[in-house]
Amino acid sequence: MLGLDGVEIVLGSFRLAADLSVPQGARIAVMGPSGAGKSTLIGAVAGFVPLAAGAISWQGARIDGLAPALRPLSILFQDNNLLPHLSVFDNVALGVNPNLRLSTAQKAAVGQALVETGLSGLEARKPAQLSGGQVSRAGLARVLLRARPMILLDEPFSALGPALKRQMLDLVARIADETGATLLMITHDPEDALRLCDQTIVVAEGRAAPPAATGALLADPPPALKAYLG
Ligand SMILES: Nc1ncnc2c1ncn2[C@@H]1O[C@H](COP(=O)(O)OP(=O)(O)OP(=O)(O)O)[C@@H](O)[C@H]1O
Repeated sequence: MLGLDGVEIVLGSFRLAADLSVPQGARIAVMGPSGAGKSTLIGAVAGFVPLAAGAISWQGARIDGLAPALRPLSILFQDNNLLPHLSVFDNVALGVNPNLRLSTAQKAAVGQALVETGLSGLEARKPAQLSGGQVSRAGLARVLLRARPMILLDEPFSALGPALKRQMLDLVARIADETGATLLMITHDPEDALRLCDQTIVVAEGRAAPPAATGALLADPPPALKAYLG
């Protein structure tokens, strides 16, 4: 279980409070108006945003004092998931060993992650030589390989077309199933939330609400979400 206990975040004049828990293995959408604090919330869990108060724990152990790289999670952003000077193989291999000195077994595991994400044959390419969908796949191959207990997605597929985005979300669902990971996914698209996430955290008016059933929430949204969904 991921726990956010009495969490308060203060960034200049912006404040966000969160007091909630997420069961292990759950798939949770994070929705709310632009600027409400969705990325801030995910950033706090990942360790990029400091807490002004409260605690974040995973399976009962506090993680809010840990450096981002030591937290039990992988995160994908909209941009900059891949290092431009490294090949696809090496970018994915970073997931298993940051110094890129890989054993034979580790190289085989990278190869397998590339096969599973449909990137075989593209190992030697640099990110600039990939399509948007292939860049997303490479990011997901690394997430798959790292097999961390939590996967955080900060709209990594929002620049993709609808069909490709759906493919990527299906791949995310498969990876979450395969690794048993808990998923937290920021999305602006109610269909994506319904498709992938049983539960949704609404971030609005300075607060991240505890997860609630996505279907019921979208059928009868609270005022802040209603105004945002239109
Ligand atoms: N380092 C910072 N210093 C001061 N304010 C910040 C900082 N980072 C973010 N903010 C503010 O915090 C608020 C929340 O930003 P955040 O990016 O979390 O929103 P969001 O819900 O993810 O928005 P969007 O849907 O537009 O991406 C915004 O008002 C933003 O301007």
